[in-house]
Amino acid sequence: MKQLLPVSTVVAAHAAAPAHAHGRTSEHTLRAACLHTAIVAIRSLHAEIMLFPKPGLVSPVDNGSHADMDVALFMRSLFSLRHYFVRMAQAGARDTAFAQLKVLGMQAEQRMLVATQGVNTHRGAIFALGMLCAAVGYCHAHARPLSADSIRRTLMEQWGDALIMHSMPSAMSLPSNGTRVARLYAVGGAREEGAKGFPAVFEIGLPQILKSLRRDATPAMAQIDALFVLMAYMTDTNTYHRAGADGAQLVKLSAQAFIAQGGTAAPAWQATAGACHRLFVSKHLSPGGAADMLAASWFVFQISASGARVTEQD
Ligand SMILES: CC(C)(COP(=O)(O)OP(=O)(O)OC[C@H]1O[C@@H](n2cnc3c(N)ncnc32)[C@H](O[C@H]2O[C@H](COP(=O)(O)OP(=O)(O)OP(=O)(O)O)[C@@H](O)[C@H]2O)[C@@H]1O)[C@@H](O)C(=O)NCCC(=O)NCCS
Ligand SMILES: Nc1ncnc2[nH]cnc12
Repeated sequence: MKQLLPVSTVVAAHAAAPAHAHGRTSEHTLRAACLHTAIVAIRSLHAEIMLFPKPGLVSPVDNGSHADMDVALFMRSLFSLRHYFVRMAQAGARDTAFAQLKVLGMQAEQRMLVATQGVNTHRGAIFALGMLCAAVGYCHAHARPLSADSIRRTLMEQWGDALIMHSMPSAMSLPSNGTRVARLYAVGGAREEGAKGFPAVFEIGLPQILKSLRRDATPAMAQIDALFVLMAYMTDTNTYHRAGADGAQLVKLSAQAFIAQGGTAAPAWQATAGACHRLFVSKHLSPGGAADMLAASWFVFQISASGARVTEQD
């Protein structure tokens, strides 16, 4: 029989009988919570890809600045990741060391690359959402609150030191577009984001989602606002990789102008966002890192929202 349990019930159950000392029922409950966490991660990535207008990015309307990606490719990539996020939540619940989480992440990258025939659709998301799933899994197992603060604190307490080490790739690390532009332009990127506990998510994307929803924006409008604020204030190595420091600056200034006009609260916001999309496509610009951080922000919002529910197989 299927049962729907509010997350608060799951947490209360663990408070009464901690999962690390669990019997059969709490083991089932924890498994259901990890599955729920993974479903929210997949749904967040799905919501991001379906969103439009997103300047320079792939959406159901067009492929933005990408010749080698479309929505169908992102769907195949997403399908290849369905087990990964469950494994990361479960590994987090078991206090797994970063070295083992990294192995899971690298296996997921390989599966993604097989599914996309070598195109990098979700590399940033595998890292960021994977680590966040691990932190949420830990919170479930240890009856910690599922608030944004608690998720971030857990991430840093459990894996903060290792994430700092990971932000300093060794001579043995494979070169990447991100490390190349980080060196070339002396900027941070996905690795620095991780080392700092994803400030783009917790200090930029999530606060904007909450702010937009408070003024009665729809979920899609709140996500558009968050994407633009992320484009305006984070360092996205993909924009540097695509168009250098000038291109990255153009992304920031365009996004700041959209926000200054009121974001999606402005009557003509769709026309402004559409013009920004055409400009980015003409310059080959794609804020893919901001897109990943948007999905991660939406994930944290969904997990921390009080109405979240899990499905448990009785
Ligand atoms: C920590 C890693 C993510 C690796 O990071 P690194 O910077 O070394 O490597 P990249 O390969 O460049 O991947 C970074 C991805 O993260 C996204 N991103 C960029 N800036 C930020 C940021 N400030 N914060 C968070 N995330 C950010 C970005 O994702 C988007 O870019 C994708 C496309 O990029 P690219 O492949 O460069 O391709 P194109 O633009 O199409 O250009 P060409 O192909 O034509 O050249 C797009 O889809 C977005 O998703 C970057 O992808 C992590 O992977 C890692 O640790 N790697 C080492 C191995 C490992 O340990 N793995 C397991 C970790 S759990
Ligand atoms: N919608 C999108 N388009 C291009 N790159 C992305 N990376 C993550 N989401 C993306």
